[in-house]
Amino acid sequence: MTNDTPSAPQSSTKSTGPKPLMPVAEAMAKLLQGVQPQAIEHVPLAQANGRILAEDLASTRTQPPFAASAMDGYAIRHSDLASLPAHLTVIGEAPAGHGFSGKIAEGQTVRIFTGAPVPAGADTILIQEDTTRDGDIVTAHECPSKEGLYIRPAGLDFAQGQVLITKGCKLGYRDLALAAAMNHAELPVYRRPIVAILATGDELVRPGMTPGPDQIIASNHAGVAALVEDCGGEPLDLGISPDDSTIMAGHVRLAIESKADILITLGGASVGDHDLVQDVLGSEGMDLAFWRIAMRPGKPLMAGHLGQTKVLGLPGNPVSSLVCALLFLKPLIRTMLGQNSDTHHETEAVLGAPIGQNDRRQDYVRAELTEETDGSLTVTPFPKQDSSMLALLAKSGALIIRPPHADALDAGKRVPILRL
Ligand SMILES: Nc1nc2c(c(=O)[nH]1)N[C@H]1C(S)=C(S)[C@@H](COP(=O)(O)OP(=O)(O)OC[C@H]3O[C@@H](n4cnc5c(N)ncnc54)[C@H](O)[C@@H]3O)O[C@H]1N2
Ligand code: MOO
Repeated sequence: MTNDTPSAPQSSTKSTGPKPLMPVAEAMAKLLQGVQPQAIEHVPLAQANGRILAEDLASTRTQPPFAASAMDGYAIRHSDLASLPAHLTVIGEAPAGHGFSGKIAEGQTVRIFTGAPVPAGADTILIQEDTTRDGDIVTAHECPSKEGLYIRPAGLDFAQGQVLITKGCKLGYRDLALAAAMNHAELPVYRRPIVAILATGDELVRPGMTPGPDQIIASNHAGVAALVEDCGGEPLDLGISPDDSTIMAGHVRLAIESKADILITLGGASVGDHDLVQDVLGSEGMDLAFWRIAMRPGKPLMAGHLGQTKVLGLPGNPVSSLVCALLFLKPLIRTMLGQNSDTHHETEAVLGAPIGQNDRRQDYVRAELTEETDGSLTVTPFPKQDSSMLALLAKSGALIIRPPHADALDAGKRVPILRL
């Protein structure tokens, strides 16, 4: 199980006694207090995919701007086809991009193609499959089922001035096509928060390297950076600092010089003699907002700010790092991007196995999630929960939220979950 023994013997000078841990909701409120949306920048459509729209987007034009043919065929007067076969005289042609300037009179037609403006006098499109042609005479063998068939009226899709994409939308391929159709070449988006990520620990080497006998691969960075990107932030890799205050301080200064909006530290957040992060940040001038919260995994989570840069100290244990990033970093980035900080992933499921009584820390229990054919959800906690077990997190479908001091529950009871 993850560690919750604040009374364990310590050689550190940090105060680690059994003082109350901050509730999760309070820590979240402190973290988001006073956070303002980022400045707005205008980017070309080609760079707007995945960005967050910063202003409502109204159309600069009506689409289609004119009544247009939806088919290749002939622009006709429906009443001319009252008896079949009907013979009409072709008086001109209207390809897309080149309207016919004249007017169709009784017994006349214009050869027309998909997307072309419907000529004056015509009220219906006769598809070419229902015709035969001989010189300037076209013979209609079928009559369109109703007047107006295959004509797209002006404004069928949208009208000038209509707001079609709203502020806060994460722009995807459909939005970008629509924005282009509205004739916006550039879009106002929130500047992406730069999120500097600094791993700490003598034991860490980068993925792909050969670790020494007492070393492991640094994994947290890859996961946190991906989450940052998913949320619309821009990860900045500050590498790995050894457990050395001077070197670590250098990395922290780099984050500030890089104008990072957020500095994420990984590890070194707890109470051990080599957990230097808080001391280093303190000597660099950080104002601490909170440290140690009533949460498992993630007890040593720390937050503060260094000038304009928000600091979030994630615990080193890989599952703790990622769960804290999901629960705290994601809402922080969303708030900076003018979005609702509530990520709306919380729902309910039926327990597939009993679950024990909880202690004082709000627990996020890794669990298997199955969806029944009727859409109901069953969630089964994995029997072993350790904050080092990344493989378990990767195969978890949900985290069961166990509030502090929650009673033991039998299988079949409903519990709140976060879908992953
Ligand atoms: N006496 C106490 N010991 C601990 C407590 C406590 O309250 N009293 N809290 C425990 C809890 S809970 C957690 S969580 C960990 C977190 O400690 P740190 O944030 O200081 O993390 P480290 O000690 O640096 O590392 C913990 C663990 O994670 C590995 N690690 C670190 N960084 C990475 C990374 N980037 N990628 C992969 N793995 C990483 C590191 O090697 C350690 O194995 O503290 C408990 N201790
Ligand atoms: O339990 Mo720690 O809180 O292992 O993350």
